[in-house]
Amino acid sequence: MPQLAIDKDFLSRYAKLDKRIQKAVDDALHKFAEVYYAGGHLEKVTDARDPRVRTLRITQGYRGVVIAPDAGDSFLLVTVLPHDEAYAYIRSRRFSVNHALGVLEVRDEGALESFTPALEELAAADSARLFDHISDADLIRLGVDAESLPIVRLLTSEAHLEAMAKMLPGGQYDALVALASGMTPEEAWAEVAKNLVEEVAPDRIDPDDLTAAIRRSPGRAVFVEGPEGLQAMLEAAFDLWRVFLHPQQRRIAYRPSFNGPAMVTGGAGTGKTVAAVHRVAHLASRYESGPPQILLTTFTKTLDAALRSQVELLITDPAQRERVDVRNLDRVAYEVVSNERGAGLAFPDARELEALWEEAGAERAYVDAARRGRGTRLSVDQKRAVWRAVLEATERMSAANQWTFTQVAATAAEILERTGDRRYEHVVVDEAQDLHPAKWRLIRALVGEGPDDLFIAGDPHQRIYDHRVSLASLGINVRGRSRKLTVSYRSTQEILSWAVRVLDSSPATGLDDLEDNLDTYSSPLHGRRPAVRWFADRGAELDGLVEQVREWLDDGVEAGSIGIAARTRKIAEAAGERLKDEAIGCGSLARGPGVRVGTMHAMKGLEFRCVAVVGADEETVPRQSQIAEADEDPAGHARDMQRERNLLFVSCTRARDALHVSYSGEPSPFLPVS
Ligand SMILES: Nc1ncnc2c1ncn2[C@@H]1O[C@H](COP(=O)(O)OP(=O)(O)OP(=O)(O)O)[C@@H](O)[C@H]1O
Repeated sequence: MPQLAIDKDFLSRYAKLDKRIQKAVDDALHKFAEVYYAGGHLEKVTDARDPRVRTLRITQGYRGVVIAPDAGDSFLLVTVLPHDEAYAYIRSRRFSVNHALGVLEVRDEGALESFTPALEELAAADSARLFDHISDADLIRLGVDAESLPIVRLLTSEAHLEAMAKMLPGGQYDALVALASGMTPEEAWAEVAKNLVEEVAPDRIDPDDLTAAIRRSPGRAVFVEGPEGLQAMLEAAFDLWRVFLHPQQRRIAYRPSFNGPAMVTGGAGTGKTVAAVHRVAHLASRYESGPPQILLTTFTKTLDAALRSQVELLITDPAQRERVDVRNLDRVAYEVVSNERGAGLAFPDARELEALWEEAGAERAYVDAARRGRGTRLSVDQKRAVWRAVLEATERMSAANQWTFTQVAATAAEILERTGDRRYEHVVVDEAQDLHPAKWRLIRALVGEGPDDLFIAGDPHQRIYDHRVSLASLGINVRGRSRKLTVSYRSTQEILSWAVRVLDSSPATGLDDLEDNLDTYSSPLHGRRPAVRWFADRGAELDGLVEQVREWLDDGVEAGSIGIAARTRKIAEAAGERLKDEAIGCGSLARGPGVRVGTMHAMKGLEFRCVAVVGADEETVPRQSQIAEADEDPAGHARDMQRERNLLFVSCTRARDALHVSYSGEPSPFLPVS
């Protein structure tokens, strides 16, 4: 049965075509799909570098590029280009199967040929070569093939290797970059093995079997299932995450089963949420009917709205979508508790809570105790006073049916444990690093222990609240079932490298109690380095912000793709007011309308093309009132400082293309000094 596969490059180019050409592509593809087994609509190109390449006529001025292998019956739609570019592409590119990884690769042979004389000249002038210390055998073991080897041997600098990023076959280039960065061949192998769709390399690789190679390359090409599959794929062109998963993501999301709780970690933007949503789709595909078996949950209402729309995009079958509940944990907890009580619950606002706290005498007891520093021990008397006051306050709240969300979560967990009411077969949790222990107890109580009970996504480097949880202490054991993603799909390497320096160099402790660092975290995307700008005072800084936002808008960036964050609500509000004064419409970070403005805390989980962080000055970042005194409580101080660093890191890593960081007066000590 003939099969049609689509390359990521094809879909991303399709998404950028104007509507008229897109329509022509749709028609040509549907026609082709009806008859492609006969190869009828494909045209052979006489001077094609790769004899398996054909063109598909879209319009007078556009061509699709297709590989139609002699053996086998798979077709791959590689790209779609204006006529002349398509022919130039075909005259220059050759496709092959990586002999170590078995993945599909393309090399720009024409460009490599033009580049070689310059490399030869440079090599002649320099006796040392970049890979002198690596044997041919090791290079070959890492996938470098006979055609690439002579060119690789000419390289004298990393810069020349980088210049060949788009010419060399992808898997081979990754291996060379790993070696050039100082890794041993074994370490480099571990790095390139991340591109394997199975945990180990295939035993037998047939260099002519493109079908097998396509199947091993889910991040770049995917087979279409039937005419509806083709339609769905074209519709997904604006959300490539629906179709092309990095092999690391696919391995985690579509592993048939985990024998217990599993976890996915990874730096900001590495696609943890995407992996979690695909895991939900995989789990949903197991059920045909019945009440929802899967809960996809997270931290806040705004984030769960984003998750819901991702689930709607990914799971197109309504029956399967019904197997999934997307709700934040506060809502789940509220339903459990209010159901049992047969009545709604009241949540006092901050002012009411403060009054209650004061009436209970807790204020006094807490202030007395707090003077001693948060990490030092309380005297027995102080402990008693605090305890009495807390009891008093909670009793008053309970008498008035008043709750905090943490109390609701704890009570919901108790109810579910008592009644043995396991509501779901599977719970998938996103942004897990910041959940309070009471919420973890609730999660554990929502689902019985067993295979695929929990799937947890989180990044300890993005912990911005004080809830440091050890999953093992809550009876959730992810040992041996934790996987890490390392490739950023969001930010450019320039933004990542800068943002990682905001973090302390010491590793973070993961939910699995193991140390986590960002050593192998990188991005294939490139762009401008972040701009860090000084201003004499806040007024001038906000003028600078207006100028920057105007520049982005003038460059065609949509207002809703610009996010502005500040450490305090006051500075965020001042920024919003200033923009409004200049007739630049703005609204909240999560909902808009217009340019999105808010606090760093509200940036969690969001994403923007351009981000401006304002008020990154010594007085504000870290926020002094949130930091324990170093001499009174050194451990608390270090923890608070780390949390504040994480907060700045989270804000900066929301940016896809551009990052602008500004301060007035003295800079925040967290800003990297370049
Ligand atoms: N396989 C993929 N193909 C294309 N885009 C992807 C892929 N995986 C993730 N992305 C995109 O990368 C961005 C970041 O993904 P995602 O939100 O899943 O990352 P994350 O690890 O959860 O990030 P954070 O921890 O910062 O919240 C999103 O725009 C997402 O659509």
